Amino acid sequence: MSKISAAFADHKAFIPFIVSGDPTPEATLQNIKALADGGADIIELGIPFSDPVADGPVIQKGDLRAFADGISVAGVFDIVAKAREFTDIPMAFLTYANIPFQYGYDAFCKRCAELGVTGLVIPDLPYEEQGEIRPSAEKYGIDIIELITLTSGKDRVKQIASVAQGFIYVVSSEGVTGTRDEFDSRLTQLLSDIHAVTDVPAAIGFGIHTPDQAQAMAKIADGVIVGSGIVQIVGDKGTDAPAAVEQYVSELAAATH
Ligand SMILES: O=P(O)(O)OC[C@@H](O)[C@@H](O)c1c[nH]c2ccccc12
Repeated sequence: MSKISAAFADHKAFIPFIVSGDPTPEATLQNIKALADGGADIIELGIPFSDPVADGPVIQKGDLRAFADGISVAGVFDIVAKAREFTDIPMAFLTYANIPFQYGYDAFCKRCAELGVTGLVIPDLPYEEQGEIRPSAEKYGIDIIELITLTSGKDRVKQIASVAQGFIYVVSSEGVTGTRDEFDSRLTQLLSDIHAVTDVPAAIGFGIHTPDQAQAMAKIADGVIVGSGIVQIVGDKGTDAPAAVEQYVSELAAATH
């Protein structure tokens, strides 16, 4: 079993997302520590990208803060290397396809493996187009995390589930990332369709930002992903963010577990 899948073994997994380098590498290190101490099971780290098509305004602003401080892909790897001095928590990158493509798939996956970043979520690389990266991912033991949405349809769910690794990222809502107050009632059926065809855990993300929502999602899924709610705190509190992030995440993690 992969390290990412193993994080779902004992209980529902809580998976927070932050943007690497937002607003500085040092702040990200402190926020990674806050996420781990707050009870995260897997940390999803965003690699800032100039054209993040799936991201809403809150995360886009996080990317811009990181770019303003001069973040680069090498800088992101550096942050993780430093984080590995204090935590062995499972990690995955959220990256747009151009980043590993430019870096070179093999070199990128190799570096990820060296740093214990054993999962990749690549929202603009549907599984039909993963042929080029998969051999490198496999070689270095990196899970390619597939996304399933409400519009996927049963056949596609089956197809995607058959190649899924690590966990399946169930996108709760149409549109871009960002907090939401209502969720589609078809999610329960989608999760049971997924559970009917695979043992790979399925985690829900997009829109979730309160403990009550996390608890409700954890009833139907194997894990809960929260991004914008955390990135908003990082944006609002600056250098005071770590304590607030840890407090927020501990409430979400407790509700999920
Ligand atoms: O921000 P939200 O609504 O809590 O959604 C999770 C999300 O931030 C994180 O998983 C993510 C950030 N950027 C993405 C792009 C595509 C898919 C997922 C993501």
